[in-house]
Amino acid sequence: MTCEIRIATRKSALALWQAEYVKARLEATHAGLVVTLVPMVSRGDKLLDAPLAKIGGKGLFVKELETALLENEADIAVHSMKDVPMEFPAGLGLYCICEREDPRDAFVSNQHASLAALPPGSVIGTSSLRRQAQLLARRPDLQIRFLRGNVNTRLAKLDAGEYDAIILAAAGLIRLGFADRIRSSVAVEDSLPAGGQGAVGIECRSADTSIHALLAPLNDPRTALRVTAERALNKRLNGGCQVPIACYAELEGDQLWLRGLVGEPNGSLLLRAERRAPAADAEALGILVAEELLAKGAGKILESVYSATGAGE
Ligand SMILES: NCc1[nH]cc(CCC(=O)O)c1CC(=O)O
Repeated sequence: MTCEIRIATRKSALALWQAEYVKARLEATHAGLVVTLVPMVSRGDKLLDAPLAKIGGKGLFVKELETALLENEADIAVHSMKDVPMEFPAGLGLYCICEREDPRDAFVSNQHASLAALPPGSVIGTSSLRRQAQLLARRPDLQIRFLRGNVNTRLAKLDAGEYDAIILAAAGLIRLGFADRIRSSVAVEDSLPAGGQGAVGIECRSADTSIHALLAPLNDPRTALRVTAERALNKRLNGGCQVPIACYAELEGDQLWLRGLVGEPNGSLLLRAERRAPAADAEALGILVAEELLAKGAGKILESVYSATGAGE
């Protein structure tokens, strides 16, 4: 019987919150289980000011944690699902997806109440091409300015007056106790979220069946179905969080409703597709919606983005 679980985690406030959350849930669920945190610095964290694509692209934050799992320095890694690459190294896999927090993007500003209330020419902070494309499609007058760093850093940059407003995932703000900084939640119709946004997932060694059993009670099957459809779409489009791809699945009874979007980063074109299917067909649904986007010309947009230097959420 496994009586200790070591969690590999980044040291950012959000990563630590997520690791502590999983630790607390595991210890509350399994009497006698001891869960410890193994904090580590990822290359992405060391190079927070450089554009992500220049320092190794997607998965940068995840790789160090995976190495710790493969070298048996830790047993599980807790991830924000929107940052998790579509493929796992041999011997590792995703064994649990926890209940989703608010999946929406949040509008944060010290002067303005909402996107609609922003004066023409306002400066918005985001480094996500997904957010940028959707913002500029609605408000071509806005100026988008590069903004990276962890949640606390981004809020500090806003407060220093570098931006009129910034867009962040609501989930990160809520988890870190900054819900009161959200001036308005952006409807998914106005900013379709990134695949997996707001969901926390747990990766571990595929052979560790006793750990899989301990994680099972933390899995939220409804969130897992939604995120499975979203990830299948991203995978078919070869997407990560550095590309202007959005997707969002909702459950309507036992039906999944998946909406997908690929946009020109300058907002001049947003391609959309959506479809419903039985929840059991989550993966096939993601592929279908992705292929509809490709049929509408998404490939051309994505190719030109991949060949340029990247940004990231
Ligand atoms: N890429 C950074 C990242 N990864 C997960 C979150 C927020 C929480 C979540 O989506 O689970 C954020 C910050 C943001 O986009 O504002």
